[in-house]
Amino acid sequence: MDKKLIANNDYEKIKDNLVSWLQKKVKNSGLKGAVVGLSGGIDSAVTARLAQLAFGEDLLTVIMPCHSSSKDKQDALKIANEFKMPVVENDLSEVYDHLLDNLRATGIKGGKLAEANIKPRLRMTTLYYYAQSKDYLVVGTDNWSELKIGYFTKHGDGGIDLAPLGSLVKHEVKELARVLDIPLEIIEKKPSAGLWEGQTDESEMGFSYEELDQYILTGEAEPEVETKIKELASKNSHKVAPIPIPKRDKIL
Ligand SMILES: Nc1ncnc2c1ncn2[C@@H]1O[C@H](COP(=O)(O)OP(=O)(O)OC[C@H]2O[C@@H]([n+]3cccc(C(=O)O)c3)[C@H](O)[C@@H]2O)[C@@H](O)[C@H]1O
Ligand SMILES: Nc1ncnc2c1ncn2[C@@H]1O[C@H](COP(=O)(O)OP(=O)(O)OP(=O)(O)O)[C@@H](O)[C@H]1O
Ligand SMILES: [Mg+2]
Repeated sequence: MDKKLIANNDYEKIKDNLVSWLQKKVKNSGLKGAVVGLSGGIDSAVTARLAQLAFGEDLLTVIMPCHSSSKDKQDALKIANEFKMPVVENDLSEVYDHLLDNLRATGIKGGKLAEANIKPRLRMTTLYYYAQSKDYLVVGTDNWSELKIGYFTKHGDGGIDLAPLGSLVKHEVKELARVLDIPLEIIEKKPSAGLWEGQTDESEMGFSYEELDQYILTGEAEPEVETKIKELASKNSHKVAPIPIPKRDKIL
């Protein structure tokens, strides 16, 4: 990717603008803070740090392992400790197993994704418990790259109230992380949804964030990459569209 595309941005200004945007949105909602799921990855580290700058103590970060790697939990704790963020932990592994047993007992067996997508949906449920209890909004971590191709679980990590990173591509989130003093180890970690062992975003998507970001910002990509991106964007466009409702005059 042409690095000038992202290097020319003023990330201090972006940081200040996103902090103000969060404050305005939460104020307009009549609520007072933010709850953020902390995974040990860069997107949630950046989102939580922005929310901390916006709301101070009125932030809750939540670590929710669900058969996740212990390294992810260590990384999430590292972020919470480094910035002294309020943090709670809910291990969802047992709840997940119990729900899955119940679902399988009906005789309808889920495919790999049907089962894996339960994890982000349990996290969403957990975050809304805290949000409603504390008068906070659920602040999501989805960035423009993920939103463009629908690389998130509908009503899971996509089930949120605000998406402050939604106008930044992954490489811009990385640059923003630097001005927020996120540890380098987290910035350089391979992006992963952590839904199964060894999963990485880029291997599942079939192209790199570099290629995706370049296409989003310039419209340029190798033909086969462009085809894959367009297919995913089209297939998943329902995830960012309003819920279809039949027109009243067509059904009466
Ligand atoms: N045309 C249409 N109009 C309305 N709704 C439609 C639809 N087509 C499917 N649907 C619905 O959408 C469902 C499929 O969408 P969804 O449930 O999201 O499932 P799906 O897109 O298949 O899976 C989620 C993807 O996001 C990835 N992910 C998840 C979580 C986090 C991250 C990360 O980066 O951290 C990545 C995950 O690895 C996987 O590749 C269908 O079961 C159906 O209910
Ligand atoms: N174990 C977890 N505990 C708490 N929240 C989680 C956990 N796993 C995922 N999440 C939530 O789901 C979001 C989506 O995951 P995603 O992998 O896209 O972001 P990330 O882990 O922050 O960054 P990266 O994409 O680089 O891995 C996370 O940002 C976080 O809010
Ligand atoms: Mg991750």
